Parts: sequence; structure tokens; C-alpha cells
Amino acid sequence: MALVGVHRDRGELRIHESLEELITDLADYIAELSEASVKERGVFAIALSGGSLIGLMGKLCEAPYNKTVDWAKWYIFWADERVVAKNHADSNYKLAKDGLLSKVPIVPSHVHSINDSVSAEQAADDYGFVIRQSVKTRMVSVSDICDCPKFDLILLGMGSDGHVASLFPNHSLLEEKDEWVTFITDSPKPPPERITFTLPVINSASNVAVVVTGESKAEAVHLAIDDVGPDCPVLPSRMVQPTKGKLVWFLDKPAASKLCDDPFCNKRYSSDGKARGLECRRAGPLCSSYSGHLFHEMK
Ligand SMILES: O=C(O)[C@H](O)[C@@H](O)[C@H](O)[C@H](O)COP(=O)(O)O
Repeated sequence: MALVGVHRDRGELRIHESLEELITDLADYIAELSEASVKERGVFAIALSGGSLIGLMGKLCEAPYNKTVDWAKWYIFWADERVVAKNHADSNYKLAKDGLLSKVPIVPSHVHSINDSVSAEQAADDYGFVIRQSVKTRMVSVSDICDCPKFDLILLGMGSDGHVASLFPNHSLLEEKDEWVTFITDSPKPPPERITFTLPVINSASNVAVVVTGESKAEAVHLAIDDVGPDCPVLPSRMVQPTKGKLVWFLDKPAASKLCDDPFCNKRYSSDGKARGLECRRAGPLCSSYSGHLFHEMK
């Protein structure tokens, strides 16, 4: 059974007992946001990443989601893309097409992939234009605090070095304030040429979900979420802080295993046996509050 908690400033944490449970919860979450957005705006603008994320979204192609989700209202973008041909094994477009988009009735003209026949710099420019057009036509909403696009949902994975989209630790792209889409030609994760949303765009979204599984990411999850102090490196994933939107972390147990307030162990109980920090939302043996986190069982 998953535990869900609210960190005082790092968003909602959903920690799942198994991958299967995470996959179902992720499908429910996306389907619910789609429904709410279609109800409110008539469309759902979603930005995808690459990596394991697409596989973890696979349940959306199955019943009931394949029939209940209003796929015709979906507009698909990429939070980051590798600058390779669309039929290349490294392409995030190909990954999403093979794993999701070809299996559900998405309208082909609603799929906004990058121009794969130009340089990374030009591809980033072109993609910035595509997004400006989508904001103009209100397929993508606009932030009410800055002029940034406000995606209904941006889905991110995270590398074990703490990168999200193609924003890598200690890279100058983390400082980008003006562009919505930028490029990198020296990505530490291959392939080297990529385009990526910048932090202002990610942090303007209505909803951002970071989906992280596996023990190799546990240290980065700890550094991204826990109150680690000024001497620790500030990972790109820690810089994901939606200004007005909602941030949700989808973690499996191994990925959550180094969180200071790991709800699956009791090490952070005070010595007097009382839970520290925030007040418990719901009393009961499976509900404990920890400093900074507030956990309860998910239904
Ligand atoms: O295209 C990419 O490389 C990504 O968008 C990247 O940010 C990815 O999401 C992470 O590297 C996590 O990838 P895994 O989930 O496969 O580890």
C-alpha cells in the first residue's frame, strides 16, 4: 500500500510498495489531471520526458484508461528531447510513440515533436516557436505571474546525478532565465545533443510530477527532497519548485530508501516515541507524522 505525505516545501511524496502499485497510481493521477483540465480548459497540454517514464505510463494504454481518457483533447509536448532522427532508437518521440502514442487515439496533429533535421540550437529555437504558437492559440495556458507557458502537466524522470529533463548538475543551463527552450551539445548522458525546457517553464506548470524508481537514485532523491543543509550540492531536481503549481514525487521503496523521514522505518521517531513535526491528519497505527513529512495511507 502506498504512503502519501506532504513535505513542507518539496511537494507531495507518494511512496509505493511495488512498481505495479506506482504504475497504477501514476495512470490514475494522469487520468484525473486530464479530466480536470479538459473540464476546465477543454484541452490537456502534457509534456513528456524520456527514459523509464514512458514504460511506467504504460497502463494508460490499457482498460479502463484507453476508453475513459479523452485522448482527442490531449496536446503532447516534450520537456526534453535528444536531437536525433525521429526513428532513431535514442529518440524520446520514438519511445513515446512506440510505448504510448500509437496505442491510444491521440490526434496526430496534436503531437508536437521537435524538428529533427537541424542543429540542436535551431531545434531549440524552432521548438520555442512551436510553444509560443500553442500559447497564442491557448492550447497551452499562460502563467499569470510571468509570460511563461503553463503546461497542465510536466512529467519528469530523474537521473542518479539528480538531472531532470536535460538540465544537468553544475551546468550553465540551470541559470537560463529568458528562453523557454534551450539546447545542450555536451550532455553527460548520451546522446550529447539535446533540447530542454528551462527551469522557468518547468516551474510555471500547473502540475509537475517527478517519477523515480530504483535504489541507484536513492541518494539523489535524498538530496532533492530532504533538508540537507547549505553544504550539499543543489541538484537540478531540487530546483524543480513550481511557483504556483503542484509538485508530486512518485517513488518506489528503493528510490525512497535514503529519505531522512523514510516512512518505512522508525529511525526518525523521537526518543520519547512521539512523532515529531507536523500534526497527524488521521489517527491510527499506520499513520505517522514525521518532521517535515506527513504520511498517511493512500486509498
Ligand atoms: O531523455 C532523457 O534522457 C530524459 O528525459 C532524462 O531526463 C530522463 O528522464 C532521466 O535521465 C531519467 O531516466 P531513467 O528514468 O531512464 O533513469
